[in-house]
Amino acid sequence: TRSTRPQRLLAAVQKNATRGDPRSVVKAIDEFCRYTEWAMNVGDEKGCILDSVVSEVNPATVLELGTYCGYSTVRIATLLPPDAKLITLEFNPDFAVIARQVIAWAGQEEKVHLVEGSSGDLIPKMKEQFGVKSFDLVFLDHWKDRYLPDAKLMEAGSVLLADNVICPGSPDYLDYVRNSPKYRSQYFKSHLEYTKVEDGLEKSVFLG
Ligand SMILES: Oc1cc(-c2ccc(F)cc2)cc2cccnc12
Ligand SMILES: [Mg+2]
Repeated sequence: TRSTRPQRLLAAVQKNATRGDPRSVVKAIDEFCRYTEWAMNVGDEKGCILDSVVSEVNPATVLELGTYCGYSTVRIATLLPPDAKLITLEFNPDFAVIARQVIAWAGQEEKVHLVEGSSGDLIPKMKEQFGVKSFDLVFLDHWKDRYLPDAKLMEAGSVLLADNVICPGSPDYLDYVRNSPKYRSQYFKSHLEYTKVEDGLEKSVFLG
């Protein structure tokens, strides 16, 4: 039977990237998605904005909502010091299977803990299960109707960085973080991965 898009993306990584070299994994995925088959990774343009926010926050603990094939997981993990922790949640088991192999190919397994399940169920359990009361940085890149309810579950001191606030869009989330006194919000205008369509990242600092 026909392979899936994540399986074809993994094959491109294993063919074109050097095992243990995360930058070559990122490059292989970007080239595959730009020239062969589009996929919903944050991509190279928004990825550079993600890199700059990660470097600025310099987080000891990161939560990523929505792993997909592990592209942004690898980008973030590469920027973290050895003792930092990145927990990434993925609802779709077929995506998780691929992401684990992409993360392993990039040699980032030590810093990454991929947990399968829904963010709505797992976030409340974060405290007891991972002993993490709050995260220094949260990257929201999962289903857009989960952004607002999940942000409300995490109002305990994080920097939130949300992908796709324009396309596909998360209007209720944007309205909330831009108008709530609890956040200082900033929009980084960019484009939908591998396209000329407008999209952007919204960075929202929780003010406590
Ligand atoms: O970066 C993303 C992009 C899209 C997307 C899909 C089809 C389109 F025509 C446009 C955008 C969906 C996502 C779903 C979850 C996390 N990220 C996404
Ligand atoms: Mg996205």
